[in-house]
Amino acid sequence: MKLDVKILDERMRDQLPTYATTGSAGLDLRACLDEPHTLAPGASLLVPTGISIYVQDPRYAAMILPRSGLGHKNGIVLGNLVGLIDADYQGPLMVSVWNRSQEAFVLNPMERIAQLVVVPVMQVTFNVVDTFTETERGAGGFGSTGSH
Ligand SMILES: O=c1ccn([C@H]2C[C@H](O)[C@@H](COP(=O)(O)OP(=O)(O)OP(=O)(O)O)O2)c(=O)[nH]1
Ligand SMILES: [Mg+2]
Repeated sequence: MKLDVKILDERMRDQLPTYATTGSAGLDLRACLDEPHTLAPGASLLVPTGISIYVQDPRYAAMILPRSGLGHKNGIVLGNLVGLIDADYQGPLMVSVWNRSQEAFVLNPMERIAQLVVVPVMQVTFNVVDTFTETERGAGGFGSTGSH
């Protein structure tokens, strides 16, 4: 599927996000910073990715997810945990970078900081009912099936 993209930072023109391997689900997003930024423990920063995307079709959305290496090894995740990009959003694509670790982290310009995944979405309307058709689970949740 072709996704409309606008280049907001010229450095992105020759390095648009790509799938690292044929089976990759995510497109790595870069930190379009002008200089290195030190993120103190617990601090977060809204980082521009240098592009905007327009998904357009409401049957899809894009999600911004952490990169597992940065998240696990360095505690660099997202301030909003997951970023959801609406199909009708046309503004700059931003990443809330959160240092959840206890050490400072230096974010370098053009470093790959998160990943974008395009996903199918189903928009629903509500059908108001008094009872649901019975299921085996019913209202059980939050560990109701045990842990073994
Ligand atoms: O990590 C993110 C999350 C969101 N957005 C943009 C795209 C998204 O479509 C828009 C709104 O996001 P969301 O609906 O999650 O935020 P909100 O706080 O509900 O804002 P709004 O009232 O504008 O919907 O912000 C980003 O650029 N990066
Ligand atoms: Mg919203």
